[in-house]
Formats: sequence, C-alpha cells, structure tokens
Amino acid sequence: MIAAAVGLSHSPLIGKNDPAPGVIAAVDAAMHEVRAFVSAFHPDLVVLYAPDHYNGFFYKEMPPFCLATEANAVGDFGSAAGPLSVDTDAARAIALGVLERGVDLTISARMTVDHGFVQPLEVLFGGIDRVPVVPVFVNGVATPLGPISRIRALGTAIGEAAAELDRRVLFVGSGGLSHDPPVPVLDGAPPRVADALIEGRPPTPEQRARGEQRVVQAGRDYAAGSTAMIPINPTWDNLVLDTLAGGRLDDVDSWSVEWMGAEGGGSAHEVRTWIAAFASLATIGEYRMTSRFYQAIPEWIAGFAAATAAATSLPEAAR
Ligand SMILES: O=C(O)CCc1cccc(O)c1O
Ligand SMILES: [Fe+2]
Repeated sequence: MIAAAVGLSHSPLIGKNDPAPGVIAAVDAAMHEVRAFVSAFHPDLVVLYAPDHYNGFFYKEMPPFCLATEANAVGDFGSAAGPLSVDTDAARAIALGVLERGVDLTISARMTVDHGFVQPLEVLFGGIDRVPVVPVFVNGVATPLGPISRIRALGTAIGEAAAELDRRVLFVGSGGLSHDPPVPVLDGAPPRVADALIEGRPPTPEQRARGEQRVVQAGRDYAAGSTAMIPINPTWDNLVLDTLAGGRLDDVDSWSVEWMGAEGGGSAHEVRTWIAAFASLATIGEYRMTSRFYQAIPEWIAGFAAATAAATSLPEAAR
C-alpha cells in the first residue's frame, strides 16, 4: 500500500451563510492546495471516515462505527444525492481484515449517508461517483460515545487491512474541529423528537427544509455572538492539529469525551474521523503533515481545518 491522508472540516452552510470575502479567499486557496495534493497522489482507493447527522444512523441501532459495502447519499442541504462509487470488493476485504484483527466492526450493505460523506467527495473529487471509495461511518454526535482509544484502534486495523490490498490509498477524515451546531440530543428530548431520533423515518421535504433553516439561522446567531452554543476554540483546534502533525497519536487515548465536548462543543467529536484517518496512515510508518490550514468560521459553525499528510518514505515527486 502507498498511503496518504487528508483531514477536512465540512459545513452545510458553505455558500449559504458566508464569512468575509478575505476568509473565503483563504479557504479557496487552502482547498486548491489540498486538491493539488490529492491529484498528485492520485489515489485508486479512498477510505472515507465521516460522521452522520441523523440522516443514516438512528438510535434504533447506533453503532460506534460502521463500514459500508454500498452507500446512498440523501442530498441534505443541497448536497449530491444518489449512490456513491463504493469499491465493494475492497470494502469487504477491509471489513474482514478488521474483524480478524479483533475490532468488532458493524457492516452495512446499503448505508445512508449525508453531507458528512458527500462534501469531501465533492470538494476533493468533484462528485460522489468519481473515485473508488470505502465509506466508514464514525459516530460523532450520538451519545454515549466510547473512548477515543477504540477509534484509534479502528483506524489502525483499517490501515493494516487496507495494506494487504496493494493499492494507493487516501485516508480522509471529514468534520470538526471545534463547533457546536444545533444537532438534536436524545437525552431529555420531547417524545416526538425522541421518536424521530430513534426510528429515523425520512422527513417530509417541509420538515427537512425547516431543520436546515434552523441550522442556517444558528450560523447567523453564532457569527453574531448571541448564542448559547459553545464557541469555536482555536487553541484546542490547534492542539488537535499539533498532535496529529507531531504523530503523537497515542496522546489521544487520554482525551476524554467530556474534555473534548467542553473544549470543542457537541460536534467536536467529529475529530474522531481525523484520528481514524491519521491512525490508518500511521500504520505504514512515519508520516509528515505536508499542509495545514486553520480558520475559525462561526458563519459556517466550524473551526475549519484542512490538512494533508504523506508517508515520510514516499518520494517527493509522488507526494
Ligand atoms: O446537519 C446537521 O444537523 C448539522 C449540520 C452542521 C452544521 C455545521 C457544521 C457541521 O459539521 C454540521 O454537520
Ligand atoms: Fe458535521
């Protein structure tokens, strides 16, 4: 296996509630750099770690993580809908390899995914059907959340299993860093909300539009500073990036769920996807973070980060 990694924040508010032009220009430049890295690396397989926002996974059964052998996008917030180009054979082989390594992986033969998966595929590849992909859901919102050490173990097992495939694999983590969008919470929810979170009946177009408008409004409130949401925390976000850049992945095992939520807000747990992606990359040996972008963007409800990493042993021309 030849491997590289990308971590990329997502936000459905991009293009809907935009920050100042200078911020947009800086993000555009960073995205240009990440795309250049990806096209130079030229992956023939993408292992995509992403969370879900109650579009595909519900409390009727809520796995801590789940690998898909096929997947369909719902098209929330105007993102692409329809089937992802899942490499089913690679997905099955990796799933078996992970189980053999003692990590109790859940499998989906028809995963429903949302903007968490779709946005990085659109940003990096221009669509959801452009590159063979193995989608891996990592729960980052639905409590209870287990210890981070198990997410690192998942990333390690997937990296080792993927290494048996003889492919050029790009590991992508989608989400984070600190942010506190208005995602519903089961604990204490009124019966109608609790029922929706448990059963997962598809919302009507009107219900979906209302929910999305609520998130857009939350972005406006977050940017105006008049909100009960936990603020974006650049200090914590840079600690996360420093840890990944330094290859100190065993540090994350001591990060508690409570500490992460207090520092980074209710959706800070989306950084689990980054930890999985970098743990996968780390299975091939030392890596180097080759680019790193960070900007707090309250309009998007995102401590917005983008980073690329490649094996130190990979020749410069192939990075
Ligand atoms: O769909 C939702 O309910 C939440 C949407 C959402 C908003 C801001 C940042 C995110 O990472 C995100 O996912
Ligand atoms: Fe998210």
